[in-house]
Amino acid sequence: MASFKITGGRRLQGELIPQGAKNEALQILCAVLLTSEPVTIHNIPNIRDVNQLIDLLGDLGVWVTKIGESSYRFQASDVNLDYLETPTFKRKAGALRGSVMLLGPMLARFKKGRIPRPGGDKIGRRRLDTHFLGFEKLGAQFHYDTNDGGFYRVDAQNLKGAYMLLDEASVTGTANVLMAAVMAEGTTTIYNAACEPYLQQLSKMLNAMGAKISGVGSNLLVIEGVSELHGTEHTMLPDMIEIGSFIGMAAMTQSEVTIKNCQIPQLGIIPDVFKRLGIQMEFRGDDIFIPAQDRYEIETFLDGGMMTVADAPWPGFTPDLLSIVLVTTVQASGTVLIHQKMFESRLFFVDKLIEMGAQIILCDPHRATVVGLNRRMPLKGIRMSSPDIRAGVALLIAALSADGVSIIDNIEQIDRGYQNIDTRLNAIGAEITRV
Ligand SMILES: CC(=O)N[C@H]1[C@@H](OP(=O)(O)OP(=O)(O)OC[C@H]2O[C@@H](n3ccc(=O)[nH]c3=O)[C@H](O)[C@@H]2O)O[C@H](CO)[C@@H](O)[C@@H]1O
Ligand SMILES: C=C(OP(=O)(O)O)C(=O)O
Repeated sequence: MASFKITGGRRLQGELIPQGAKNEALQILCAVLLTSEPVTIHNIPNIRDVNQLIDLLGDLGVWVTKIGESSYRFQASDVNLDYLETPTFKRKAGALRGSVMLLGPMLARFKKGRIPRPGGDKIGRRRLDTHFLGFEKLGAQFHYDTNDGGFYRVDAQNLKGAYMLLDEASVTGTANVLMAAVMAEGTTTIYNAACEPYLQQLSKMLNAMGAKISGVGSNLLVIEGVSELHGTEHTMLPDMIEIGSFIGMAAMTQSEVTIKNCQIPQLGIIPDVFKRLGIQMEFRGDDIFIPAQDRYEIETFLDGGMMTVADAPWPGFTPDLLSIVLVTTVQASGTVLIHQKMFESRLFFVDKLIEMGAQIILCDPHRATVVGLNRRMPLKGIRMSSPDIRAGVALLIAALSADGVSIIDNIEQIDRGYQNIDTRLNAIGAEITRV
């Protein structure tokens, strides 16, 4: 288990270039299985989850060629279906969440999909009903084997288009059902579809491969099935969660940071949420400039009521940034209620922030009230462990702002989604050592 040693209190200054989006990459990489032709993908982040998925594709028989710093060519012309039944597949696919999206493309192209219970953050119950109910609507048979920690099987000789109202707007569930539907016979309508930029990007890529998807960006997708898909070239968006993390980090550490090439129109409500915390930012072309700020004041609602930041499916505020918002408000002026509606175990990391000196009341597993310190005193460095990817970065932000030295253990959680975060932050003045 690796750790970060952080000497806090350093102000950062300089430019940060966001990596390609983790959650988009996981969808896009699975989609390469939908064609036997080459698919070239650019701006692939060099992070643990993505590298594990690329490794898995290679094991499945996909030709993987690295053609540039963050560009790869994939060709799924000789897929080895027997691999799906091996213990190695069960072990490797069970290590990350994104592997679940191999099911849809496998079902569409090879009539069968297999997956162990996927990994990913332990942030509460993470059910897969939406995925399998959707596959069943398309005519697939579903089987769940409870042995060996759980193994899911789906089979379908002939997928047929159908109307479906998803039981919830699941991000990976929508991607999975969409990829299964693109080559189904006839028309599929997916209502209550998730529509995060990840899905918009996936739909754009599938259409470039010859799929016929309309309604992209909305919660109603209509898919005319086609008989086959072709190769294409695709470039990943910058990671909006990393951009949000950098905004929070700049504010907490009183740093002047420019985040380059953010594709600002794709960030939805994210910049506004940080602005309502009192954080100044300037859009300079496609860059976001955050000036060094000693003080930032959380707004109240228009009627004077206390600010609440809550998550919601897109275009609402992404749950993946709530831990970052929470830590950012620790040194703000004012009070905020953080309401994590989607996951029930994502706020428990606040105990570490409280130990560092933050004023937080954990009201229940879903809600925490933060009373900002307004810089009356700095946080103090402690030893802590990273429970999940976003809490891990929230703790890193706290440690960077704190007095003294902090140790964060279990940083594999952070490496899952943030590319060389220590090196990139050290380049602009942080003091982080990997130990
Ligand atoms: C690899 C990947 O892409 N992971 C992301 C994906 O996970 P993932 O696709 O696994 O998450 P889902 O969208 O399925 O659901 C997330 C959670 O929210 C709940 N839920 C979902 C929709 C809804 O309308 N109401 C509701 O309560 C679900 O029950 C679940 O507990 O989306 C999550 C929600 O944005 C993000 O946190 C994850 O980073
Ligand atoms: C929860 C997340 O990831 P995963 O779904 O891969 O666990 C995340 O990216 O914040």
